[in-house]
Amino acid sequence: MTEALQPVTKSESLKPPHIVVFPFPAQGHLLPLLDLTHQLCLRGVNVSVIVTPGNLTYLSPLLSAHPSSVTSVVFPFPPHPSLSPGVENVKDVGNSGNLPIMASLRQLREPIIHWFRSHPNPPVALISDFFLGWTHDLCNQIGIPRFAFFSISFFLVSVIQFCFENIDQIKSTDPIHLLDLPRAPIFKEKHLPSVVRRCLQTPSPDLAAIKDFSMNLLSYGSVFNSSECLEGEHMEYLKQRMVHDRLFVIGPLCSIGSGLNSDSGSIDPNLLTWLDGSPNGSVLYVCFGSQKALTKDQCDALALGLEKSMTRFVWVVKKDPIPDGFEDQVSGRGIVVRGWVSQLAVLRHVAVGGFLSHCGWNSVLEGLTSGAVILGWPMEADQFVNAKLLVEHLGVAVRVCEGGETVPNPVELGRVIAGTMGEGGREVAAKAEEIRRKTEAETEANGSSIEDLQRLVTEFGKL
Ligand SMILES: O=c1ccn([C@@H]2O[C@H](COP(=O)(O)OP(=O)(O)O[C@H]3O[C@H](CO)[C@@H](O)[C@H](O)[C@H]3O)[C@@H](O)[C@H]2O)c(=O)[nH]1
Repeated sequence: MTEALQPVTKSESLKPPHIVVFPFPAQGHLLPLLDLTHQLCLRGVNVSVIVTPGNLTYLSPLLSAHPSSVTSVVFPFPPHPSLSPGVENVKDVGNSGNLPIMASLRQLREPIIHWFRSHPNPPVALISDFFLGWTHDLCNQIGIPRFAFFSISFFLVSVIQFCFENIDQIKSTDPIHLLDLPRAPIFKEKHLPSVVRRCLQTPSPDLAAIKDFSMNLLSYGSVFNSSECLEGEHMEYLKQRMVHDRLFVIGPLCSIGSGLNSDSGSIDPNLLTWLDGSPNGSVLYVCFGSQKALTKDQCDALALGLEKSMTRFVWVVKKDPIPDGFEDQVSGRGIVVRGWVSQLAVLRHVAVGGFLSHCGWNSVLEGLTSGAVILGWPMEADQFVNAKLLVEHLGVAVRVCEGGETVPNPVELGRVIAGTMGEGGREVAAKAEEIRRKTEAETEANGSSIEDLQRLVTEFGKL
């Protein structure tokens, strides 16, 4: 017996698509994916966000902005022998937390399947971080498409992909020539992305890591928080290597209107008053992302360098040991903030003209879209690759130091800071301003990023 087809009612056909978002719990990954989620909700998508209890707090702005279209799906954090109880975010332990947290989250596979199968209106698609490559298989199992979210550059993905495809060849050389890539870049082994270095340093390649990464490019679609004007060549290079044409270049996400984090009202009132009283473009903002704390020697050198530069500055520190008496010595000219600031809001303040940064990809995008000149000190992970893009390809930054353990020469550091924040930085500041204008155009109403965002929403509507 055949069932009579029920006509689709108007309200059913207009039902907003429901998707599930699975961020990786590191601020550099989580925050941009929540930004993307916010933009999707603004365009009528309903979203369930997978999270563990210790990370629920980071969803608050999103939940407040979209009380009826965002739902948190909270799973207990699966324990791992090398993580202390309570650690659920890389921010709590630093870069070494990536691998154990990745391993822990893999154990959520069965609970997610169970949640999906018992949901009255299951999601039509998953967007998950590129550190969660295993969700490609999960999606195959439950029969929905997976979109990989890249909180990193096209250039970085090209470098990793090339290295993994040529792992035996690059194992025996240093420096490494990536001849296949646009501009044929050369990297010292110690400046390759951490994920590649880990594979090179083990006696046999870490096949699990390689497989996990390659799952990303096999997924149904890819979303990049990047931009054609920053790295069009690498975007084209990767497009040729993707098995599909569902590439959505939606960036810089931090510049897309009505964002979650750009409001200067989120700056601490004391800091805001101080910034308001500083001349335009005079302040150097110093922050090395959400994970890295400097050693005592590094702090001493940086403090002395800042002192010698005679530049106004805001230095955001975590557990970094700031030298005794430093804050009094620089009182009025510099401020040390302990903990967390709303970085984007600070960078957007008219008083900020420079950004001493580790070149994490989000910091890069936030700095560039604010028109700040970046003074790069790449330390680990993708940061050397990003610094090469900024300094050598785009000419919008200067390198002030290199390496996670390196102690800079304070005199030289002070000289470069003073020069770059002054007359000597004019050329690079003009290029930074040109890039700021280009990224702004991409994120305006008819810009390519907004078109791709709308294309993604349309794609969900078709599933
Ligand atoms: O006081 C702070 C410190 C950080 N942030 C924000 O935290 C994010 C930090 O991200 P990022 O600049 O990318 O640095 P990490 O936290 O170090 O991010 C990791 O993840 C990134 C994305 O994969 C990589 O590019 C980095 O190298 C890697 O260290 C940015 O959005 C910042 O605005 C704040 O808002 N306030």
